[in-house]
Amino acid sequence: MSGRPQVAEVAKPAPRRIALLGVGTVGRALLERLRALDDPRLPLGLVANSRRRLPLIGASSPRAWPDALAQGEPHDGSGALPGLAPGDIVVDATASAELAAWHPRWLRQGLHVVSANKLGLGGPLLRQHEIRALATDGRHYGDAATVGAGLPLLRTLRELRAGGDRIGAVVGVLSGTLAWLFDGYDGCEPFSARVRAAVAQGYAEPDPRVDLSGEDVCRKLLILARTAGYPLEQAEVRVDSLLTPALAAAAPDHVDAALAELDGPLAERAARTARDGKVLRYVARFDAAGARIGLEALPADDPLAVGRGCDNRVAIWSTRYRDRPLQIQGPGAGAEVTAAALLDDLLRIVAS
Ligand SMILES: NC(=O)C1=CN([C@@H]2O[C@H](COP(=O)(O)OP(=O)(O)OC[C@H]3O[C@@H](n4cnc5c(N)ncnc54)[C@H](OP(=O)(O)O)[C@@H]3O)[C@@H](O)[C@H]2O)C=CC1
Ligand SMILES: N[C@@H](CC=O)C(=O)O
Repeated sequence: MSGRPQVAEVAKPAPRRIALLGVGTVGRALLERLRALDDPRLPLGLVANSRRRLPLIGASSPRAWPDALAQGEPHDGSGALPGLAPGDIVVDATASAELAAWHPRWLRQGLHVVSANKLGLGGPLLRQHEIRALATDGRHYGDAATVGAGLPLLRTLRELRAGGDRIGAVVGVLSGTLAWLFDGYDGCEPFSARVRAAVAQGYAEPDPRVDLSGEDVCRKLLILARTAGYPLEQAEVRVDSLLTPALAAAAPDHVDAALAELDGPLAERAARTARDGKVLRYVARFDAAGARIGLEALPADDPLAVGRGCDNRVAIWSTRYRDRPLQIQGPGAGAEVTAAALLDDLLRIVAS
C-alpha cells in the first residue's frame, strides 16, 4: 500500500450542451465559430429550424449538419425541447415571438439562455422583469447580441449604474441596416435596390419591414432604456416608420415587389437633404422626457453622422459623462459580429 492519502473519485459534471434554435444568417455563423474553436466545453446537443430538429450527441458542430438537419425529426417550432437538462444552454438565433415567450420558461427549467432574439428583453416589460428576476442564482441570460450586435453597450450601461451613475440620456444610430442604407445615399439609386442589397449582406431582419418600420430599433431602444433604469413599454416610444401604408400591408410574398413604393419619397428626401449639405440618419433617443425614433437630417460633421457602412454609434450621458457623452461605435449588424457576441456569452457561461 502506498503512503498516498486515499481521495474519493469525484464524478466530473457532464458538460453543458447547447441547443441552437435558428440556423439562418446568425445561427450558421455561430456553428462555424463553434467548429473553428472546437472547445470541449461547448458540445452541441440540438440544432433546429422552424420545421426540423437534429439531436446531436456530444458533437461539436459537424460539417454535414445541413443535410442531416434536412433529414431530422419533424419540429413544430415550439420551445419544448426534448433531451435537455438543467445547466444546458438554449441559444435563440431566431426572430420568433413564440420562442421569445419561452425565455422565462427555459430559465425556470434551470436552462441558461443566450439570445440574439430581441423580443425576449425588448418585448413586453413584464417579460423583461421576469427574465431579469429569473437570471440569478447561477442561471444566466446572455443578451450581448441583442443591441449593437455585440458592441459593449449593455455592459457599459450596467457598469455605469453599478458604479453609482444615473443615466441621463442615450442617443444613437441603432440599426445596422438603416445605417448602411443611408450611408452615402443621395437619392440617385432606387432605395429598393439598396434594401435588397442589405438583405443579401445579412444585415436585415428576416422580414426587412421590421427594420424599415423602426420596429427593430424600437426593440433595441427598449432594451437599452430598461437596462439604463427607464422601464419603458413600446407604446411609450414615438416611432416614425419609413414604410408606406401599402408596403406595411403587403402580404409576405409581395414585400419584394412593394419595396418600390419607397423609391420616390426617399429619393426626394435624400436629394433635398444633400442640397442642404446634410445627411440622413435614423436616430433613436430617450431621456427622462420620453423616447422617440425617426429619420433626421444631420450636419455631415454631427457625431452621429460619422459612422460608415453598418456602424452603430451611441452617445451616453450619465453622472460622470455629464458635459460630453461617452460614445461607442462599430459594426452593428452582420453574421460574424453577431455570432461572435453569442459565442462570448456562451464562453462566459461555461467559465462561470
Ligand atoms: N442579422 C444580423 O445582423 C443580426 C441579427 N440579430 C437577430 O438574430 C436573429 C436571427 O437573425 P437572422 O439569422 O438574420 O435570421 P434568418 O432569417 O437568417 O434565420 C432565422 C432562423 O430562425 C429559424 N426559426 C424561425 N422560427 C423558428 C422556430 N420557432 N424554431 C426554430 N427555428 C426557427 C429559421 O428557420 P426556417 O428557415 O425554418 O424558417 C431560420 O433558420 C433575429 O432575432 C435578429 O434580430 C441580432 C443581431 C444582428
Ligand atoms: N436588422 C438588425 C440586425 C441587428 O440587430 C440591424 O440592421 O441592426
